[in-house]
Amino acid sequence: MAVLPASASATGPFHALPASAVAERLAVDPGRGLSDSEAETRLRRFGENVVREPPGPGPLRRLLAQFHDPLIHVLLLAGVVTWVFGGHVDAAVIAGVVLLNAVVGFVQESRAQRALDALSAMVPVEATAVRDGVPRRIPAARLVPGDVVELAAGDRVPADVRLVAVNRAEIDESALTGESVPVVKSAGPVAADAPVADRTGSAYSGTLVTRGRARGLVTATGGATQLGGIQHLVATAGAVATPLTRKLARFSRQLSVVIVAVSAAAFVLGVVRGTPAPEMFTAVVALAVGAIPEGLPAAVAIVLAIGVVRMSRRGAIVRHLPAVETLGGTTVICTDKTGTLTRNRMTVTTLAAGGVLLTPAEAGSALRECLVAGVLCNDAELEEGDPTEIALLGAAIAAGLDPAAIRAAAPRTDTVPFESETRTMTTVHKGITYVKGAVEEVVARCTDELLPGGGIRALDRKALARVHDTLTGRGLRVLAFARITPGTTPALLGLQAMHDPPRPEAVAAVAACRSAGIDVKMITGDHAGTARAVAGEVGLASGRVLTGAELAALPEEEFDAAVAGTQVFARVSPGQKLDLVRALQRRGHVVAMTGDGVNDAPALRRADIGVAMGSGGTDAARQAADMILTDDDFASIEAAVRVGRGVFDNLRKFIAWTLPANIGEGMVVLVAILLGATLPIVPVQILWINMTTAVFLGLTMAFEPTEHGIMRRPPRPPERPLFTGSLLRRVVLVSLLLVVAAFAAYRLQLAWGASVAEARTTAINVFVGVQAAYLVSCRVPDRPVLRAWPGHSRMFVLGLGLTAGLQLLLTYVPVLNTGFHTAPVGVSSWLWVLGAAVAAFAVVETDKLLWHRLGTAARRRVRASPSA
Ligand SMILES: Nc1ncnc2c1ncn2[C@@H]1O[C@H](COP(=O)(O)OP(=O)(O)OP(=O)(O)O)[C@@H](O)[C@H]1O
Repeated sequence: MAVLPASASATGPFHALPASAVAERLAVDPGRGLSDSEAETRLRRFGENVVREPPGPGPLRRLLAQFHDPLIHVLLLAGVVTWVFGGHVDAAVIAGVVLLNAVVGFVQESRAQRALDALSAMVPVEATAVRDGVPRRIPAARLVPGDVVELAAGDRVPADVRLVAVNRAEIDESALTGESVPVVKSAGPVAADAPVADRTGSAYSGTLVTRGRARGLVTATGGATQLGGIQHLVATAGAVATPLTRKLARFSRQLSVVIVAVSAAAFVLGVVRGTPAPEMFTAVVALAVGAIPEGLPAAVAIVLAIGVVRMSRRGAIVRHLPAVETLGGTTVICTDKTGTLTRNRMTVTTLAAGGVLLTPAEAGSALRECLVAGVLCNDAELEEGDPTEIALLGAAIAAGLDPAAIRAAAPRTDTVPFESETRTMTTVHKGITYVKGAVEEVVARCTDELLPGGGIRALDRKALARVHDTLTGRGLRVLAFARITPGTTPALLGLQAMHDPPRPEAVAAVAACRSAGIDVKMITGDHAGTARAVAGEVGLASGRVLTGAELAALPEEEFDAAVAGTQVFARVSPGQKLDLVRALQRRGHVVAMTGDGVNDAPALRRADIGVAMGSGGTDAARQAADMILTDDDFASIEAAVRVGRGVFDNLRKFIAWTLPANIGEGMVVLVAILLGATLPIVPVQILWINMTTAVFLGLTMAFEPTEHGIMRRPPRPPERPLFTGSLLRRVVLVSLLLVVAAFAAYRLQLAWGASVAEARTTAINVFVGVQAAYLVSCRVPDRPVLRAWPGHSRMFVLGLGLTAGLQLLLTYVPVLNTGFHTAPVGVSSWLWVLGAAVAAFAVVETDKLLWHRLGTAARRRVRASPSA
């Protein structure tokens, strides 16, 4: 036996050697594959078939990155200036607050990142390897040089492979060569100096099989492969830019510019009026820091990351972060039938031939050849393979036949694999060709039909159509079988009809989607009759069924309306799925589309949310999708939409809270400067308020539970802006409330004999109290919160508790008194805080109530006069 080369290098001449020589060099029998023990030995020697990603920046680097922000720089500069002019305590406080902010930001970001990273482990990457003569699904990471792998349409090539047997295989190598036209493969050697794109006898890690099948020998794994190994199927990690985050980042930047300009103007004004420059400098820095919503982009990223984690718990793995926010706005879900609405566990219940229906047991002798064709024209093993084909093996066994003996007696000499376009599969055994597939396709090729118990007659197409209608009307999936023997006319061997029970949870999920105003459409490759019956079982409106042929015949101007008005589509080809997505998008829909096959990739990419199957689908579909369902279940899509809506709600809540709070903070300083009055709250205090409330109050909005009835309201219109008129109104209202409350508390306390430190302490507590009261209101931004109380949230209670605790510390702990110029206060001061908070809450709630009433009245008027 040849000695395995020390390093399995892909750049070696494997592509230039004949397959047999490659097998010899890799010391493997291409028919049997490696033994388990040999594979173990090689695994130890060559390592796992994965590429370790270069480690990201370490904790220290990530902590330092928190300081890499223009605002923090300004703040640090202010600290230095304060220090230089003798304000040592103030400078230390500024430094402390900046540090606290960085640590909290660091911890939150690390948690979110860890959660996202963990997702990639949830979608297993597998490959089919032949070990000890048996094809087996194993983790792709365990492949070793010399392994024999089987590739089929839809698979991602798991390592670099020299092909030894090829059956019409084509591979999309665009990931490697940039060339998007699939390459037709063969098993022959090519010139040693052939570029990668011309090595037709090899397949490379990370490329996608688009057609046919092939068997190959692994020549390089992990880091030694051309592409550098297996890319993760889940690409979420690190990518946190979404349309929304970008919009928000831009908004924050614009707002910052305005605030810096206002601060500069205030600075000049203050200095002209005679305030010392260093004092003024710290004051305007406080203004800027208070007013700029610097936490916004980070908070949004955290809200989205929490959404991703919540979705993963419900069986939906998000590959691209923007999907989280898009999902919430979904208006149409186009779903497969098999596996998504049904269990994809099929059992043949009925066989038919010559107008007679039989059970598999009865068919054992009467329709033997139909059952035999089902075993031979079949790639499944008993436990593994396509559920349709496993069901056919099950039928043969139920009829008393032995699939292994049948296969041994008639070895296969040629195969045309199943494809959704042709809807048939063909195999050749001892000169006899068996075809199985969709009834229309198979019957079109037949002239005769076999009768139960023997005998043959000219095909009675009408009788056959009646039987077919009966079977599909019961929701059964029907396959036809034909035999083509040289010298005789092609004969129909019979039909096998299988039952695939609907998923009970899908029925509830379809109902939930419909009450949420989301249109659910079933798009299937199966027959119209079967599709209609199954649609009825899961609660879809199944009145009209459009078939692929009918779609193709529709005049262009009627296409979009017909698609929008139909719930069930049957005998649809993957190419037509793309047309359906486009038509729905032209009508303004946000479309989620499921797919599992290699040809579904374009439709998945085009859809607003492409959804692939984690257990049943192909790697190609997963690669193109935005979201992967770990359990293939329709109910998981519904759950993901529910979470998506919740995420969007929480973003709105966070923004509705943070903007008015921030701008109010800035306004207090600005108003004092403009009035030439003493500040009711000094800069270090503003810093305290801003940092503690942003972290302990604002961030709790990210953890809000989804509101009751979230799936009973219509989808958010795609064009709805984030910054609505009502948000602007709220900004003005709450900012004014904060300014009035802070000034009133400060001035009245002074008037009643309090010291400046005591008056300021009261003002700070009032300020935080009003922000906390406003946070309660923000739990339901548009409706009176007490009427639509969203229920318990641990984070919310914790946030309020921590904030209250911190304010007590600030008020009563001597070190903090010194650092932040505060002083202990009496009960009357706290009554002020309570009164201000209740008053602010009442004002905001009254405002919401009035606008809610106005809105309801306007909607009623529109409903009363629909022409308006
Ligand atoms: N392995 C197979 N061999 C031969 N014909 C098949 C096979 N699987 C399915 N068919 C035929 O092709 C038709 C279309 O199958 P396809 O897999 O494209 O869609 P489907 O699984 O029925 O529906 P969905 O798109 O909802 O998953 C089936 O109705 C059946 O008649």
